[in-house]
Amino acid sequence: MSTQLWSAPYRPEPLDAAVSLPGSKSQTNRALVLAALADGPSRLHRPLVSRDADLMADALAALGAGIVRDAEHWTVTPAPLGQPLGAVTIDCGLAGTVMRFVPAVAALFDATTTLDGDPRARERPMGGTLDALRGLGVALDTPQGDRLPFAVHGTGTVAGGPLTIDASESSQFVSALLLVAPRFADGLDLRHAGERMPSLPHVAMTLDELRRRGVEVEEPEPARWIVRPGAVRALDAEIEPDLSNAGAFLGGVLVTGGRLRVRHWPTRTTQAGDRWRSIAVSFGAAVERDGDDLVVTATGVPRGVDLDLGDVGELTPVVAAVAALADGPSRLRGIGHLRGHETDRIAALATELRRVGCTVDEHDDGLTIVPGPLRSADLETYADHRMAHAAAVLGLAAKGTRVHDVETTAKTYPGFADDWERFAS
Ligand SMILES: O=C(O)C1=C[C@@H](OP(=O)(O)O)[C@@H](O)[C@H](O)C1
Ligand SMILES: C=C(OP(=O)(O)O)C(=O)O
Repeated sequence: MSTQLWSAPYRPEPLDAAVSLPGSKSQTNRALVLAALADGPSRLHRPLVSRDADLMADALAALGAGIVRDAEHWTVTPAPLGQPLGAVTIDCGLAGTVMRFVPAVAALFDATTTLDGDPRARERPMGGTLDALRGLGVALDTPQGDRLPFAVHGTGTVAGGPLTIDASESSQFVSALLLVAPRFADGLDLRHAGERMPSLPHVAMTLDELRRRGVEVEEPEPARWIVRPGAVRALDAEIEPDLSNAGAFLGGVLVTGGRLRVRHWPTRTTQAGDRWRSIAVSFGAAVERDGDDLVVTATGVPRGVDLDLGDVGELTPVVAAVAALADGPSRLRGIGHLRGHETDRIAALATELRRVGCTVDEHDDGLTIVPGPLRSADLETYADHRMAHAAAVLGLAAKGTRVHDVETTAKTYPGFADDWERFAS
């Protein structure tokens, strides 16, 4: 980890900027998993090239998938499920998609797959995935309890059938099972029973990606999904720009004022980041489409907001940074599960926003943020790409802000700091 401090650009005048974003992490990593389980070779056009996508590609390659990368495309040849693999080792880094999706994939292989990750990855919740695999009859070694590291003893087949899990801590427990379920002998009839179900758009993305590849999926009632067994059709898939990462730039223009054009904003998408269109309006901005692009115009004085972000928790750090610069208090709700993200984002945001002068109350389900007289600070990022985005937004308004380990943004956006400097200049 770099200990260098990055001087975040300060921008007291309104912006007039245009940005093009790298590909969606959530779509790239779903497309990789489905391509590895498909009935023929698939191509991904403009995939995200980042740490999380590399980790997913490497994990699937370790299980026998062929992945050939050139600048614009990745070609994926499926992994032969029947072939005995022996011992396989997977590095999950800090990627939730890898640590939750790959154990479910590994269960389909005749292999002992050992998974581990970064120090913080060993603290992230894994119980939903591990309980599900136990419920499906898959043997596990879990020396640390329901945390990484652990081993999955796959036999090459999973029967599937009815299963109930608790996905309160992460929607990725549900997505993992749905993605692999077409390759279970009997498919899957999955129910979630628990206090809350976060990040439903991410589950909608999983269903959409399955259907695009010919898999039959039904949602007969809320929190129940039925996946029929069958082939996953190979697909040449265009990866959309990452709208959650676009949020950093949208947050930026909300606090500087002026105009931002985000190029190639999809007209129909399941990405959680699409919620930015309404979040920007809640903060007082005007949002319109111009052909392929989204154009946001803002005054530079965001309004305080009261938002339930339970469906779109990953947007919280930047939303909180904008709220820190608003004209009044904000309440962010429905995001208790963020304590299990790259860091405990509720605690991390409270600490960092207090450093810049806010009064912050932590709640079980979120935060109250009361802006105060703004001061610059050296901001911590906790190995969390989105805490670095939040710090960059604060830096636009607080001259002299410096950010620890801005390179942590490589999780989903290598080159973020350079693009941000161009954006803010
Ligand atoms: O499936 C996915 O691609 C994701 C699901 C969400 O996870 P949680 O439900 O754990 O918040 C989201 O926050 C994460 O960034 C990506
Ligand atoms: C929660 C996030 O990531 P992960 O996929 O590692 O869970 C995120 O990107 O905000």
